[in-house]
Amino acid sequence: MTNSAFPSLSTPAGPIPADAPQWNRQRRSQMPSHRYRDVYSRVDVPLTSREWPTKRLTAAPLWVPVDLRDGNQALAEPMDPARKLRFFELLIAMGYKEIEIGYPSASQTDYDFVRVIAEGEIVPADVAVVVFTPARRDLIERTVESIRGIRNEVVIHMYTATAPIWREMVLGKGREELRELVLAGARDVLELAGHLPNVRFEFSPEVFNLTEPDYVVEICDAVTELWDATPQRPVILNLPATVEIATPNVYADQIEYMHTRLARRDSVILSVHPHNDRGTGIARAELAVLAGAQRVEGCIFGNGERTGNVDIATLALNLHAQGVDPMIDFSDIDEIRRTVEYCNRIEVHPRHPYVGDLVHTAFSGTHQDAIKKGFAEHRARAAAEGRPERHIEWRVPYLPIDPADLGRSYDAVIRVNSQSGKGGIAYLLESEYGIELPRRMQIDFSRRVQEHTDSTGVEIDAAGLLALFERSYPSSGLGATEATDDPSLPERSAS
Ligand SMILES: CC(=O)SCCNC(=O)CCNC(=O)[C@H](O)C(C)(C)COP(=O)(O)OP(=O)(O)OC[C@H]1O[C@@H](n2cnc3c(N)ncnc32)[C@H](O)[C@@H]1OP(=O)(O)O
Ligand SMILES: CC(C)C(=O)C(=O)O
Repeated sequence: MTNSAFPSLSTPAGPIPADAPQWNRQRRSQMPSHRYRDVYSRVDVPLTSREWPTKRLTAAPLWVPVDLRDGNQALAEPMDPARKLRFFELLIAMGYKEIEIGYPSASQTDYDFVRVIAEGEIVPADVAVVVFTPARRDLIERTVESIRGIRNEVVIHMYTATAPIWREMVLGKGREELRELVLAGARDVLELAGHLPNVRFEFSPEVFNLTEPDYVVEICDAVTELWDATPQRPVILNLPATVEIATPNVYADQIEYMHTRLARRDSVILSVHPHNDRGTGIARAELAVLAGAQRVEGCIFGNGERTGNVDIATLALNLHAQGVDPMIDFSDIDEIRRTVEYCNRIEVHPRHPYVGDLVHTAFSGTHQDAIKKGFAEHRARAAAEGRPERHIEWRVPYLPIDPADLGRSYDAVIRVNSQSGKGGIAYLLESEYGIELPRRMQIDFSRRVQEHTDSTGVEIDAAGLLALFERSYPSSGLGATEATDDPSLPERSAS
C-alpha cells in the first residue's frame, strides 16, 4: 500500500512478530535487514566477566587530537599550510600535549607542514608530535626523513589493517603473511628511527574491533617485543574502532580483554581511536577508558571520515560536567569553534553538544520557568554564602553546565516563541530591560504573546516583546520612560 504524502514509502505490510507484547503493534518492515550480520557472528568477544561496569571516570585520559591527519584526510579540500598552522596553534593554546600533525608521505603539503614544525620555533618543549605511516618501507623512509631535526618528542605511528575482510580483500594476506608485513614495517621503523632518542613508537591494528582477539594480542605483543617497550620508552598500542559495528559495551569488553592480556602492560600506553558510524563514538570512548584505555585519539567537534572521529571536545566537557578537570581549556569555546570551522570549512551543527548555537537555549515554557527559578536560586545562594556566582556549585535545571564556563553569556538562554510561557517572557523583560512584571500581568501578557507568536509562527525577541508590551499596556508608562507605582502595573528595577 502506498502512502499518498510519501509515494516512495510503503506502509509496512508484514506481520506483527509473534513474540511482540500486546501493546506493541509495529509490523515487520520492508527493510532488507537480513543482509547484515550482528557483531557476535563477525568477531569473537571472549570476555565472560568484566570489571569496567563497576569503574568510574575520575581523571582525564591523555587526549590526542588527530584533526591534522584523520580529520584532514576526510575533508573535500584538505587544509592548506596556513589552515594547518592555525589549527595547530589552536591545539597548543588549548593545552594538548600530544598532537598528530600529519601523514607526511601522503602529500607534499603534509610533508612540508612537518618541516615547518621541524624548522620553526612554534612547538613548546613539552609537546610531542605524532606522524602517521603505513607499514611500507618507502613511506616509512619518507616519514623518518620528514622529522629530521625535530627536537621535541616525536611519535612514529605505524598502522596496518588486521581484520579478516581487510586482510583478505584489501591486502591479500593470510594471518601469518600479515603478521610478517606488520613486523617488517616495525623493523623498518626501528632500523630507521630507533637510534633517535626523542622518538617513540605507536602501532595501530586498524579495524581492531573486527579482528580476532587472540590474533590481535599476538601481533601487538610481537610489536612491543620488537620495539623493546619499556616503562622509560613505552609503546603506544592504539586500538581503533575504525568503523563502528557494535554497541559500545562490546568495545569496552574488547578493550578490557586487551588491557588484561597484553604483555609488558606497564610499558604499553593503551590508546583508543573510536569513529562514530553508529553515533556512539562518545559512549565507546568513555566505556573504553573505564575498561583500561589511557589515551584517546579523536577530533575536536568530531570531524572525520563518514560520520567522523570521536569528538574529543564533548568527551572532555563531559568530564568537566562531572566535576573532573578535562585538562584542556575550553573557556572560549566560540573562538575554538570559529577556528575549527575556518580550517575544516565545515560548520558545527546548532545542536552539537556544548558548542552548538542552541545548546544553552530553551524555547519551551516549563523549561524556561525552571531556568528562571534556577538562576534566582543561584544568585540568592551566592549572596547568602558571600561568594562569587562563578565559584559556587551549579544546579540550574536544564543547563548541564554554566554557559559562562565556556565564555558564553546568558543572552540566548531563553528565547520566546509559541512554545514559551510566562516565566520565559518575564525573564527576558527583566534581564533585558529591568522590568519586573507582577504575576497577574505575566499571565495576561503571556496570553498576548502566545496570540502573537501563534499567528506569526516565529520567534519574538526582547525588543519585540517590549514593543508588544507597550502596545498592550499603553498606560504602564514603561518602555523608555519611568516605572509606575500602581501595584497592578510592572516595576522597573534599579538594574
Ligand atoms: C583508517 C585510516 O585512517 S588509515 C589512513 C588513510 N589515509 C590515507 O589514505 C590518506 C593518505 N594516503 C595517501 O596519500 C595514499 O594512499 C598513499 C600515498 C599513502 C599511498 O598511495 P598509493 O601508493 O597510490 O597506494 P593506494 O592509495 O592505492 O594504497 C593501497 C595500497 O597500499 C596497501 N596498504 C594499505 N594499507 C596499508 C598499510 N597499512 N600498510 C602497508 N600497505 C598498505 C594496499 O594493500 C595497496 O597495495 P597494492 O597497491 O599493492 O594493492
Ligand atoms: C589507523 C587508525 C589510527 C585509524 O585512523 C582508524 O582506524 O580509523
